[in-house]
Amino acid sequence: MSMTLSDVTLTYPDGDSTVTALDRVSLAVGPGELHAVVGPSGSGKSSLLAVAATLIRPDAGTVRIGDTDTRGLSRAELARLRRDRIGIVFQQPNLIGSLTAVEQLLVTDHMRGRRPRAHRPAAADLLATVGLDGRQHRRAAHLSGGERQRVNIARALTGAPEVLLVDEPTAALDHERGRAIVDLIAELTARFGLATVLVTHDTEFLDRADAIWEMRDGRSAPAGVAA
Ligand SMILES: Nc1ncnc2c1ncn2[C@@H]1O[C@H](COP(=O)(O)OP(=O)(O)OP(=O)(O)O)[C@@H](O)[C@H]1O
Repeated sequence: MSMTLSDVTLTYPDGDSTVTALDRVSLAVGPGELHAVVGPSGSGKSSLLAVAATLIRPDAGTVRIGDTDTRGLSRAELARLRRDRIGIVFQQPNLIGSLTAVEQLLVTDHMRGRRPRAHRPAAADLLATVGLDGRQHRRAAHLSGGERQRVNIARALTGAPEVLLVDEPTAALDHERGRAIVDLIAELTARFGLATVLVTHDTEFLDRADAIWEMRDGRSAPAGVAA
């Protein structure tokens, strides 16, 4: 499945005027593709992710998840779409230290009111897929930063989403662990046919991206395709 942003504009109120965070941004991410979004602080990267995640409605333009145009959807329909079709990896894993890796995933499923579905990988298998085989029953407090980020990624995949949105996953990691996390995201994108958008400051990992977009003052421009 795919994700498409077409001519998306987003403004925030700012005193008596407004700030244009996204200025006619267009982005089309196909299944199995990893698109990286780079750009200086304040250029609109987080806003782009929030709009793609359907957490914020844009002032203009369309956000499509697969064939679904999200413009006409109610808040309840958007919440369902997010739960069932979009995985979000926030910068900070925000795990509960006293719960094991498997329990983190089960709690997420429970809180989202998901019923077991046959096609959904079991929590333990998903954790093995992200490289945590043998660590599934370790408490989050006893996992390293890189391992916690892997749990974070597995948690985003529990609903078998079509779209994966990732915000600065390497920010708190050293070079080697950061590289391993970006490699993992690229592998998962290909393996599950995800349409993935990765916001990153770390331009050194961009070789894993199928396309690179540079944000500047709310505008997006193709910055090339990685070799
Ligand atoms: N809630 C808000 N209210 C008002 N202005 C906002 C709000 N959120 C973001 N902005 C403004 O919108 C613009 C884009 O911000 P955004 O957070 O999307 O950029 P960013 O590229 O993600 O920055 P960073 O790399 O620092 O996280 C900036 O000018 C910012 O000040």
